[in-house]
Amino acid sequence: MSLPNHFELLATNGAARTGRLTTPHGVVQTPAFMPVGTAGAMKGLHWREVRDAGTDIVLGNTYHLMLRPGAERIAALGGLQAFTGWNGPMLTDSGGFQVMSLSDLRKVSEKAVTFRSHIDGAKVELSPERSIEVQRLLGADIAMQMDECVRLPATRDDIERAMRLSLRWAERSKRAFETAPDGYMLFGIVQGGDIPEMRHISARELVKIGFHGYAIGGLAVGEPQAVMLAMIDETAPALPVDCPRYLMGVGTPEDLLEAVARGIDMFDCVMPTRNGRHGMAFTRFGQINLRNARHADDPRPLDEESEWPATRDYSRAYLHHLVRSGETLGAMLLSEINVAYYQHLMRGMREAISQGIFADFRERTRAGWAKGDI
Ligand SMILES: CNc1nc2c(CCNC[C@]34C[C@H]5C[C@H](C[C@H](C5)C3)C4)c3nc(N)[nH]c(=O)c3cc2[nH]1
Repeated sequence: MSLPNHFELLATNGAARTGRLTTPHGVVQTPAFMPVGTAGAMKGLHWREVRDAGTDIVLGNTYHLMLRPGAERIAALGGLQAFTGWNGPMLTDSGGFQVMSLSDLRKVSEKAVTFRSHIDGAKVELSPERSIEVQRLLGADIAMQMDECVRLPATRDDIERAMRLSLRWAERSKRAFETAPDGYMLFGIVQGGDIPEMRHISARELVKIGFHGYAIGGLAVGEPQAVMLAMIDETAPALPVDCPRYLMGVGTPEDLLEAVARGIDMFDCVMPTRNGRHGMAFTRFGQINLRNARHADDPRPLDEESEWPATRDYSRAYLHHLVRSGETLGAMLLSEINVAYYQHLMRGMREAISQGIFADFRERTRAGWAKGDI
């Protein structure tokens, strides 16, 4: 059965949608990109810049924060918003994905995932109940069910096993979430790998359980983009039209454009900040690697028409120098430049959908990337 809805669809244009998601800490305009705070802070970015770049909602990091400084401690300090100083909406993942990708000493059982902390080696058990408790202690506006995501390629048996385990964990996550105050949301996560039938079963059973929103998980785990897009085509139509859809861990600007075109509303990805730390800039002309020697004497800014000061005011030569010299300012500037570009793209998509010209926006945006960096 469906849960009270905090999502308002404002306009649709083909399969693309724009809407507003109301959370206890504020409103999120969709399609939305959620930058990632790692151990509770945005690497190289102040929250002011994150907000000024057009960010409505950020991701907290359940796995890291529950290990250090601990969920109970953050709750005692007033929750994630008070602890970090980001006073807007926050979404936290359930932690399961990271356990699978970060700690090698882990075991998955019906009850929970157990692993060794990468900080002090202590044995940690993360069950659906504990994951929900941790996310509630952190005070996230949107929590995610505990699930098991398999990397691709994977066997049909493994994909089906993990999908059905995730459905049982979805039930348990929802029961554990029942006591959350009104307005706080829990999203289910569709699994099913690259098998359409498994995707349909997962989506259908999750909707029967009933969540505030639905994530499409199990993608951006090594499959080609075409497979990812095909799985969105299989899954999105099976989800309630009036609930938010969140594609986890995605992606490049092109991924975002193509996924919004297929009905996705929310995204998270480490690329803007992580690639920024490695000298990559995302722009209207595509990606520019500022480590490349060709920028050493280039006095031009990345994009003189950008509304973001750092993209307009710093020369490529200076950014190249900072990156080559390993200056922290280089990582900071490129992280904010990239988050600002992602939010510029999301705002452009929201406006295009509202005006009914998303197809035209998509063509013009792709042409800009194809032109490349002149
Ligand atoms: C990249 N591809 C990808 N990601 C995925 C994630 C993590 C989303 N980001 C959260 C996260 C992960 C890390 C890095 C930051 C902060 C914090 C730790 C939370 C984002 C996923 N998370 C869950 N629970 N389930 C998935 O199927 C899944 C699939 C993904 N495919």
